[in-house]
Amino acid sequence: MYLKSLKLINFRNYNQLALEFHPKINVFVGENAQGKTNILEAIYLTSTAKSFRTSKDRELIKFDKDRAYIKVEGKKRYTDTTVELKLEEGKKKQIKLNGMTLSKNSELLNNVYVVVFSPEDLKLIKEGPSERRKFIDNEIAQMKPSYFHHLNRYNKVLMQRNNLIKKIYHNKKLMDTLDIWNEKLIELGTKLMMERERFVTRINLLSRLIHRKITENKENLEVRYMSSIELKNDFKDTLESFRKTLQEALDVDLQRGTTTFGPHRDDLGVFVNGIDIRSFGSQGQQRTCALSLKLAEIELIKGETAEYPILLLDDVMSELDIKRQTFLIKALKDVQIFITTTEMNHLNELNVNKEYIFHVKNAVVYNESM
Ligand SMILES: Nc1ncnc2c1ncn2[C@@H]1O[C@H](COP(=O)(O)OP(=O)(O)OP(=O)(O)O)[C@@H](O)[C@H]1O
Repeated sequence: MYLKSLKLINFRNYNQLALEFHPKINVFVGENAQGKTNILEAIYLTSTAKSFRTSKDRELIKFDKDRAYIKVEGKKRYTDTTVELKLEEGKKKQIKLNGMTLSKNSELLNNVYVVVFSPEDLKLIKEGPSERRKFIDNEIAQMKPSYFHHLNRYNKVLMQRNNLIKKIYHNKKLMDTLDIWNEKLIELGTKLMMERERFVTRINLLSRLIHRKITENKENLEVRYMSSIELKNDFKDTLESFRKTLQEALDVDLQRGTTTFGPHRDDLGVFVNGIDIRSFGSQGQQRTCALSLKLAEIELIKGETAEYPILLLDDVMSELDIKRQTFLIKALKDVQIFITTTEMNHLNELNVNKEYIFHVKNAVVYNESM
């Protein structure tokens, strides 16, 4: 899919903005703190109803105003999509999809597909496991909104269980109520683990092919789902395996006052030619693996939805060497890309249509023909 246009009113540092986009490459160029990322953030909001920078809607509304508006018009293979968001101080977001008001924000998911790639993502491999879990969770949720719902419920149940085991330590009588929380945790947790396993198996196949191409067949990438629970072939057996692990870990959990096993402790193992790249990879290798994973994610969304997602490259091009930049753009020839950058020099090779190089200066956006 691709976006045809964007309209903003009182969003971040913009009073009013109306832009038409190229179906391929669009570049926002300008100095720091001018409003480039704000545009990507607005686009991202029309995909997930969330910002990738803040959970506070107030921050999205222009400082001196009390409401903001975002609208995008997108084109899919067979249909057009219009998404509108109204943000108002102290109120719930109001979202319209093709003119119809949505009752829940989650109904917006699965309409505008967006993948963001920023310098933070290049650190995906070397950061701690929580970053990699976030990567897995966000990708699955975008394709399968019910996953997001299960994840939220799991986290709530986990919190309740952790509170309870802290209390049990001082008051053994409360032990009787633990089973209720265990069962909820096991059921929701097993759903998450099975989805994650399915996702990682597929991302492994795709990223391996991409990685071989980027490294000219020198590196064999393997990503593996590293679960703290022994996974079995079906739901019932995995559920049983989780239950057994929880029972065996009960004493440790009580001592530590926390739940030591479960999907909240999972990780994504990343291996190159059999070596664990999280600990032993060079920075360059880790970045290339992150790039392969992101590109695999795009292919996966295409496979699941029959639409290519839109790619937001936030300040990432200057972080890649020319070989990887060229690979990225060639591999994404069917994807609409929005690039933010502080200077055009390193993008010269891309031959971007001048009309779609948008200069951003203090929330004013112009191109050479404007
Ligand atoms: N709610 C808001 N109201 C008004 N201005 C805001 C608001 N939120 C952020 N800004 C302003 O937006 C600007 C930052 O914009 P943005 O994050 O898009 O920068 P950028 O052009 O991407 O810069 P960089 O290259 O540093 O990433 C800052 O000047 C900031 O003060």
